[in-house]
Amino acid sequence: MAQLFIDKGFFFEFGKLEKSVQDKVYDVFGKFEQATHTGLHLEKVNNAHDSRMRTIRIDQFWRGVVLAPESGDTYMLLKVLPHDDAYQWAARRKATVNAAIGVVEIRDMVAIEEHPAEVPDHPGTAPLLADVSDVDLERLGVDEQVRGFARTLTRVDQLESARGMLPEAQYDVLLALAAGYTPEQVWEEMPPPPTSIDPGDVAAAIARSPQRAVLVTGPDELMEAFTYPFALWRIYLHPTQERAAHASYSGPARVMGGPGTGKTVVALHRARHLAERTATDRSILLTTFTKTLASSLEDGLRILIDDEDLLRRIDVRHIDQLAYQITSREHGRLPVLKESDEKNRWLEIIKRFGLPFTDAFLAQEWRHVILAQDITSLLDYQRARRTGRGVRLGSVQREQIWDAVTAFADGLAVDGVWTYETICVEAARLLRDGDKPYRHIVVDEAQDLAPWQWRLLRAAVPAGQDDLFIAGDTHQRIYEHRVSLRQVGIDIAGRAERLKLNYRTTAEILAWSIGLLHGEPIDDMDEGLDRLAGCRSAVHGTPPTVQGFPTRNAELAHLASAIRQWLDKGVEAGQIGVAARTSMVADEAIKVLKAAGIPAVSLAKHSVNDSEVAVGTMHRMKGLEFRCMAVIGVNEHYVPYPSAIVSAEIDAHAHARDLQRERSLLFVAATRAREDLLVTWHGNPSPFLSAHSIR
Ligand SMILES: Nc1ncnc2c1ncn2[C@@H]1O[C@H](COP(=O)(O)OP(=O)(O)OP(=O)(O)O)[C@@H](O)[C@H]1O
Repeated sequence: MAQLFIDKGFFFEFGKLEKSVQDKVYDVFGKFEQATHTGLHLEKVNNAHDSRMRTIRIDQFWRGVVLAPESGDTYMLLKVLPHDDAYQWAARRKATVNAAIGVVEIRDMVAIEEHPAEVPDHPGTAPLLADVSDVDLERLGVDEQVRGFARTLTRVDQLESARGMLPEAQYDVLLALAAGYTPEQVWEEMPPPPTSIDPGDVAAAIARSPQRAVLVTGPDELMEAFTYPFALWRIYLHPTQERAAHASYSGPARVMGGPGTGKTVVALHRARHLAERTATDRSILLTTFTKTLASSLEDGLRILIDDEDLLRRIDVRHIDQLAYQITSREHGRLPVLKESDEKNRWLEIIKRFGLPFTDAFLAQEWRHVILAQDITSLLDYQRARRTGRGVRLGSVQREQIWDAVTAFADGLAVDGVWTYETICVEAARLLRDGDKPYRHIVVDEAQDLAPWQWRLLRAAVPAGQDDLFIAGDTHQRIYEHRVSLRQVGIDIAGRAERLKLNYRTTAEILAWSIGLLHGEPIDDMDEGLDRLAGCRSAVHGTPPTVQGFPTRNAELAHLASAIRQWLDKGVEAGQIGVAARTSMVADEAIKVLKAAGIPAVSLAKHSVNDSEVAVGTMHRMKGLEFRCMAVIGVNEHYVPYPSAIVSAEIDAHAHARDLQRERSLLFVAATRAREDLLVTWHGNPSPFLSAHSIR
């Protein structure tokens, strides 16, 4: 039976073809299997570098380029192009089998052969891969022709501009080596090699290249693959993503990595993988920390899985919703205390006991020390370490605080009101000794979950094989919680994968954004430190535009004209995002955009849609991505936002931590951009920028 594979690069191109051409492509390849019986009209290509290259008629104007290995009936669709271009493209290309990992690879023979030897900028400049031996290159699958080419390079940008002509797997190896990875590190990131590789057997190579070639077994599958031409992540996972999504872990495991490295993608694949191995409905929880993020996980899951049986096995809900559901089952409806009511309760307690503390201090001490460490007695509170809380407290003060907190909790109990924290604590208590509602839990955006939420998750699943799978990036922590997973009973014990390849953002935007973080060390939620070292993007574009204006009006006028230019370039309005530190600035931007005739929607009220520019606070940008992104109002008065920062005099430790969180917030907003990033301010720029690159 004929097997049709489709090259992953083609999916992107398919999405850009006109609908009428897409329909014809679907017609031709939907009937491909049938056509192989009646006689396929595959045309040979004159003067081809590879005699296996063929073209197939789509219509009078368009032709598909198909790789048709000499024996057997495995075919691979590589391109659809206008007639002459298709022949030209096919004639220049050659398919080979990667000697290290046995995958199929396509190279542009003419471009590699004609590529001039680079003249170094300065005489004596060291070759790019001077430290890497030919033996290592060969071991990593870099063949003689590509080695010869690589030896002519002196700069990484020369390599990057040759990306389209080199065999993909070999290009990835060269890029990683050029980025400073050792051959051993590169080897570790490569997929496991097959037991034997026949360099002449391209058909076998195609079949073992799931990263590159997707097998479509019939018209339905083809239609399904074409329905989401841009959602390549459904089909192709990087070997590290693949490993994380499909491994068996003897206990809690996690995947870490910088922005855009596909942690959410891995979480979704992991959920599907677990669903395929269990037959019980709602036995897998896929969760995160906000409702919006949970609903985008749900959307992602529906793109990934179309089997309703599998979908039913996965329960997608955000963590507070889960807590509410469990606690309300026991206690009925749970009235939740408003922020202002909570403040009044603390104020009343301060007055009643004549305490020398502010309401904010007590509320924070309750959350970040007492609830965070699950302290239930004065004795334990007296002994508690208050890391990160700065102000030292003696035993008398601790006793006063304990009385205040007890009075607060008693007050809630008497009045029958709850906070989100108490609902969660109660849910964990109910589950600890009761039945566990889930067999597996997958958590996304783990860096922002609070300790009491982790305890709930720990209590919601029996400890053991594949119990908890955690995806997150502490560099993107935008709320206050710092958690040691060990202290909440979750021991990762080395079961971790780190993703390094950014699929979202250009190398320029990524490098600029990483610079914002100032290289400050950050915890890894497991009592160690996390680093973004090695996080890279293979795609290049223009550097971010970073620009100041004398007044707010001038800044917003520039925003409107920049967005107009993006729209004129053909970017859809829904693919443009605008982030500000406060909702007030975001609302002003919406007014200005609307006045300029640009449709804009507030993310505080609605979700992202195709036809309006999405405007919201930096917090609301978490989990989203846009082709073009503007981050506005990045000036000294807003970023960092003064009321979010404890002063250094009051608490130096908390001050440093708050600053880091504000940096992370700007980092999150900037890394939502796929192609273009504009960062603006009026007056004086944010101190995060002055130390950074302002062009
Ligand atoms: N294997 C892949 N192939 C193609 N695209 C991918 C792949 N993995 C991820 N992507 C794309 O990269 C982008 C970022 O993925 P994702 O949102 O999963 O990253 P993330 O690490 O969770 O990001 P962040 O931490 O910034 O929210 C998405 O557009 C996703 O579709």
